[in-house]
Amino acid sequence: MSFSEEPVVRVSNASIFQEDHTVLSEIDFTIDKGEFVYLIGRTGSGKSSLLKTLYADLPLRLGHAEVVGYNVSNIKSKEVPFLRRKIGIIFQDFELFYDRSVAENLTFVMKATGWKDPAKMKNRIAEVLMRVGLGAISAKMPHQLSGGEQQRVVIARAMINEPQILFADEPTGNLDPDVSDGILKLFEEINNSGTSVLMATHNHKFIEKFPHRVLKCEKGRVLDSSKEKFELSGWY
Ligand SMILES: Nc1ncnc2c1ncn2[C@@H]1O[C@H](COP(=O)(O)OP(=O)(O)OP(=O)(O)O)[C@@H](O)[C@H]1O
Repeated sequence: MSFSEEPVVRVSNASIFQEDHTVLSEIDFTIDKGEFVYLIGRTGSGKSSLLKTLYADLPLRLGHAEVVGYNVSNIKSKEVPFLRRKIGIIFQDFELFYDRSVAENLTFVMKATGWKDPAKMKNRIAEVLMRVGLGAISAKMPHQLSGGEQQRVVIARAMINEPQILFADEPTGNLDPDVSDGILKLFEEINNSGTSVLMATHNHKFIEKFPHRVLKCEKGRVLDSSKEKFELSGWY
């Protein structure tokens, strides 16, 4: 069996806790290479907790989860940077360094993930900025960019190391509807070139415009539209 046939994410019989409170239990799903999956559910239903577990920010205390070949159930802290190199993480708050230029923001991540050659770094920065629909903006400071442009820089940063999957937690939460649509289209394009996407969103219009498989956090469980029917409305 070739490695590429392995799911990018495999969660089995997992429970997620915040302190002593069970947020989600009996979680079972896989995400294949190239899949686009929405993660929906009411505020506080556990979307962020699930994503944090998958990118090893919240320890998985019960059950099993494998992400891009890493067993996050018992991942050691020194292995986490290696996992993070194979995934991209995008938040609602852009989390850029506002005292550094776009290029410096991207270079920071590149150096932290082992890039050394300045010429190669410069080329890669131009490449990823082009990929997210931004031109020659490397020298600009984040505050000189619109919210949508800043989020594109964040997506470029997440794409630097050609991740197998993007985990996006409400990536358009701070953006106007038109700008949000552009960001969703960008995720679609990135997904069409083979990168899996798991996106938590409260924007039900996305699911209508670009239908994909849906995972829904509800009453402490994760429902999966590829296995059962459920209401797509009433959660936002
Ligand atoms: N750091 C934390 N410490 C303790 N409890 C937490 C923490 N973070 C989240 N929780 C609790 O865990 C539950 C799930 O929260 P989570 O943030 O995962 O939900 P969510 O579906 O992402 O919500 P939202 O849509 O508002 O972002 C909630 O009851 C929340 O209060």
